[in-house]
Amino acid sequence: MGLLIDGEWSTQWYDTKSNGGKFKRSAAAFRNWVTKDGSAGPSGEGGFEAESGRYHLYVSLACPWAHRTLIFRKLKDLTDHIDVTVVDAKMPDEHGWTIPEGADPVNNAQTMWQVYVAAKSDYTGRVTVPVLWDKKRNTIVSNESAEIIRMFNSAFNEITGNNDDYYPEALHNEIDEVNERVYHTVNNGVYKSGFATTQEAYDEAVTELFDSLEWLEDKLGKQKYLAGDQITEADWRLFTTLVRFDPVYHGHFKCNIKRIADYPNITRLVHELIEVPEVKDTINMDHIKTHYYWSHTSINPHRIVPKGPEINF
Ligand SMILES: N[C@@H](CCC(=O)N[C@@H](CS)C(=O)NCC(=O)O)C(=O)O
Repeated sequence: MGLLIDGEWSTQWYDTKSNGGKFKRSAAAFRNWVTKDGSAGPSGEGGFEAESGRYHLYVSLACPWAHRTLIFRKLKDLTDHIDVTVVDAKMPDEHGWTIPEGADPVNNAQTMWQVYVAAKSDYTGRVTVPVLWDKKRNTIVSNESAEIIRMFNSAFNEITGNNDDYYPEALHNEIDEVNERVYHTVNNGVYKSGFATTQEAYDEAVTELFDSLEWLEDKLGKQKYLAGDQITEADWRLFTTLVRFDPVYHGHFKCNIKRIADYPNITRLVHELIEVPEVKDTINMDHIKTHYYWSHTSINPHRIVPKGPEINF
């Protein structure tokens, strides 16, 4: 684990000491938006117009945040318009996310930190995936998955002819409300549990996480999807955490009060979403298990990747 300081890679673990043992996720640094006509989005600057072939996505198949963007790329028929670089499953402390030989035709980078430095030579901060890169302006548009999926949801509609809407106006309130709780206590909740370095911080995170899973189980007993009777962004944002839960978070991050398999309604949702065309192809269990168990040596010092559990997606 490490980060960039003034454009130089520095190996260090998350600082939880100054925080009572709690893991605190830092905010993403690049917050521009691709829009239909290049006008500025809700944050950042304008000048990023939707165009076929102009943007490039860097992802890890292990990462739940990057996984969202890969799903939206498929759902919204963007595969012919936005190409992808997939980083190695293993993320060594010495240089963080690693790019396999020949996998980056855009920046020809060997590590993700080189991509960040190519965008901003004195960048200070974490080097995370996903990253949406603009080949025209040679910079990072965004490294915030929640915003990248919103861009994919609508900015390229005229290019693809795909008008499916996973953030429909009429459901904004429901979606925002679910996202807010799911983000803090589930998507990020598993990390807060796993990276906690005091008993209290872990207890608090894991309790909140399972309270939210009970809440979701109850909700999904009354309605088909998280915002009602249609699949929305809220379902996809939860989904990428759910598919990693039993194989990784349950053991590696000590989120083990129950398994997802013990919640029938949540399990029903996972199975339904997996059957959406092309979604199954975005799940790579080998990358998922190898990444977490191998890369987090402060949690799993011998880097042993467990064989199980058997999962029948
Ligand atoms: N806010 C970001 C978070 C992305 C993120 O934290 N990605 C993880 C991988 S799952 C990462 O790259 N971590 C490396 C690090 O923190 O150094 C988003 O949702 O896009």
